[in-house]
Amino acid sequence: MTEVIDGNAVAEDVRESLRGAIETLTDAGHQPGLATVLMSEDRASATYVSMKQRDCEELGIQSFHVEVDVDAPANELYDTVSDLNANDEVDGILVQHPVADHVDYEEVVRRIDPGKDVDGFHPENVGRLVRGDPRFRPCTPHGVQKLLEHTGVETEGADAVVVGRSNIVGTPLANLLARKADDGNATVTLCHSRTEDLAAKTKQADIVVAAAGVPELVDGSMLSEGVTVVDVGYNRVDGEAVGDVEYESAKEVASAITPVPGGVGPMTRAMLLYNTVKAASQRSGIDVDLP
Ligand SMILES: NC(=O)C1=CN([C@@H]2O[C@H](COP(=O)(O)OP(=O)(O)OC[C@H]3O[C@@H](n4cnc5c(N)ncnc54)[C@H](OP(=O)(O)O)[C@@H]3O)[C@@H](O)[C@H]2O)C=CC1
Ligand SMILES: Nc1nc(=O)c2c([nH]1)NC[C@@H]1CN(c3ccc(C(=O)N[C@@H](CCC(=O)O)C(=O)O)cc3)C=[N+]21
Repeated sequence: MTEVIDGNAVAEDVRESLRGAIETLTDAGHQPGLATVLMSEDRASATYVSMKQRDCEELGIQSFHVEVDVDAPANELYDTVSDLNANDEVDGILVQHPVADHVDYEEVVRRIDPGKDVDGFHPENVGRLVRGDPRFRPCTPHGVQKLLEHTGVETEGADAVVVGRSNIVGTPLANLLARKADDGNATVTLCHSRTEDLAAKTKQADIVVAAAGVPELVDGSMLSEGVTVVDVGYNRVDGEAVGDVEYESAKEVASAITPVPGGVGPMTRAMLLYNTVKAASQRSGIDVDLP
């Protein structure tokens, strides 16, 4: 039987396990705070951001939200980031990607205080991760790791194929899976749009993670019996959420698979809360137990 990995349930576990730490920090006078920044007219982005705010509210994390007009000059977004960097109540800053076309997202990320960079996108934090001393693991890759751990999928010695090499998902995930660590030690192949024969790569994998943004790119014929399939893709097709994996055919061969929705998405949000609590602990110097 194929196990359908329940991302909502694992995310709920993560949230519950953060409650104690949030209480400790709050009682000590440092309630964790997360700021979200939106500079986009995209409806989906607005929805994600409001879900993140709701998550905070539910757990007793203070949330701040700033909207920057899409037509505003880049400086307005930079100033917003500076203000949030200086705001002592703000432990974490997330600037929702993408931002307006005329703004360089990389420059925005460089301006975020690395100690508040709960996305884990700042070059200093990327460097630390690659050097084997992560401060904030990027939320989606971290969520994927948690799902694998929860499902009892051993990464050590496994052949893992990551499809997609973005800075947000594929590249950091490949790094984490390849790290010399209990939740790493995989042999990782990082595939992208110039990969010659994607099916040949995915066929030899024990773990396939699809993060290409191409609806149903990976199907059952490209997989081997017993593979674990993690679908990061979140694409709107005729108003429906569709992953990067053709779920029905992949499920036929997989031993475990994540659905869309209800797989990686909720984990991304849960790990954002985790990073926010971690930031609050680091900034306040108050030690807490983190899952
Ligand atoms: N559930 C969640 O929490 C999240 C979901 N997502 C979703 O994950 C998906 C990926 O997002 P993101 O990483 O930001 O996407 P990007 O568009 O930034 O990157 C896509 C990557 O996939 C590669 N790619 C594109 N087409 C193919 C192909 N035909 N074969 C192999 N590789 C290909 C690209 O290659 P190249 O580098 O050569 O261009 C690129 O490396 C999207 O559907 C997004 O919505 C993203 C973040 C969080
Ligand atoms: N700076 C930045 N950080 C991000 O982490 C970031 C970003 N920008 N830009 C966009 C992507 C996308 N992303 C998702 C988060 C949650 C769900 C999610 O919760 N999905 C639910 C359902 C959502 C729904 O109901 O529509 C699910 O899959 O079950 C999806 C996608 C974070 N991203």
